[in-house]
Amino acid sequence: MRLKEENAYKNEVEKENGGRVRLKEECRCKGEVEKENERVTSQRLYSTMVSGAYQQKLVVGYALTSKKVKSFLQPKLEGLARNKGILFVAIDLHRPLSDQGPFDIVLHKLTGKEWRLILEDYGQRHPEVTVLDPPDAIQHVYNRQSMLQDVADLNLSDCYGKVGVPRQLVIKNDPLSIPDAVTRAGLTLPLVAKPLVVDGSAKSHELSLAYDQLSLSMLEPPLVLQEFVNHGGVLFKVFIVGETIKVVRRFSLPDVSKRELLNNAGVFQFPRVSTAAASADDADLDPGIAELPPRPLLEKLARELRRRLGLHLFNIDMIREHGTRDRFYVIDINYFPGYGKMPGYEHIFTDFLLGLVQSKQKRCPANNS
Ligand SMILES: Nc1ncnc2c1ncn2[C@@H]1O[C@H](COP(=O)(O)OP(=O)(O)OP(=O)(O)O)[C@@H](O)[C@H]1O
Ligand SMILES: O=P(O)(O)O[C@H]1[C@H](OP(=O)(O)O)[C@@H](OP(=O)(O)O)[C@@H](O)[C@@H](O)[C@@H]1OP(=O)(O)O
Ligand SMILES: [Mg+2]
Ligand SMILES: [Mg+2]
Repeated sequence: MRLKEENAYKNEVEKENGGRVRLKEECRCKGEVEKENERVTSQRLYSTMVSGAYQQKLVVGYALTSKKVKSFLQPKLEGLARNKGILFVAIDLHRPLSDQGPFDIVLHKLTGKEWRLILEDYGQRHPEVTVLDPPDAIQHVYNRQSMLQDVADLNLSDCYGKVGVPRQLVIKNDPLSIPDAVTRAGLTLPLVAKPLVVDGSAKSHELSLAYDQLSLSMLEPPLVLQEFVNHGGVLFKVFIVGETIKVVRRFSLPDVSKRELLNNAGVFQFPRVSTAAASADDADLDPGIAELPPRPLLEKLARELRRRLGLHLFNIDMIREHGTRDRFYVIDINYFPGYGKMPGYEHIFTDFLLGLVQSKQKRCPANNS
């Protein structure tokens, strides 16, 4: 923000805050109806002041970890947003959500039951605010079993390619039961072992590759055991922001040959791939491996998943089975992924936010005051 604008903004916020304190004090001695009127007037005043000065179109309250703020709220996003009349405001977790704002949109990625309950309650009290995304829909993709269920149900097999999920097995407790369970399920080695629940912790991203069945009893349930699919070491990260899809290539785990499988035993933890992996977009790769999945296939997949999952902000990690042209597997779905690494994300994201509010206004013109 330029200095002049910054000062003007500070003055307005101070005026507004002063007004609110006075309002609060006055409210103590007035009737309930009057109190409510004061509150609405104060909210209108806030919107008018901010919108008058900056042609503000919408206020986005955000509740994100500091890591996410750093990777997502980059100056290029905040700058462009400001020019388009979008203001990002940090939500204060120590104060009631309803006392903050008013917000048009609440953008969030925090874990924990307490936060979920706060958001659910807020969503019910403030149906006029768009909460991105609904807590129960997010919860569904925080479990590695349920996250892939919708892809399996979709059964996409005739749309310029086939999309499935690797065969997998959930182990809830007893590690000693794993070798037998794997035999009964008929899973083929090697297997990728993934913690069942993704909770934003580093531990929930500690994955291992198991070469033999017996060593599987060394693993720590609850987990998902997933067949490893050779894919030539390249992964497609399909970013979804509302109706927009953007695909990037990332380096991934290399193929495991039959010989390697025969000559190895044990369970090997591998480093977190998504944060370590470099972009493979500019690498000189075998086109059979690096060719992007067909656009109509991605469009159908994204459209269906958006609807079934009830999410606007997510990504799909997809691999192509090595040696095939059109056999794809979805191996991971992430809520609100690292958009900061998506080329042009600042344009995509700001357009998305504006579009959301416009479509809401079209649906409910009464709220346009
Ligand atoms: N079934 C599989 N077959 C082959 N490679 C796999 C499979 N599952 C995972 N991988 C490899 O392991 C990496 C990490 O797996 P996954 O994406 O499931 O973990 P994650 O911790 O959820 O990652 P993220 O940081 O993207 O959330 C993948 O990017 C891919 O390289
Ligand atoms: O750290 P980044 O911003 O890049 O985002 C990563 C994000 O971490 P954050 O949301 O805590 O920041 C991860 O979320 P959790 O599974 O741990 O919830 C997961 O979505 C990764 O796939 C993202 O990396 P990407 O694969 O998109 O590059
Ligand atoms: Mg992943
Ligand atoms: Mg993931």
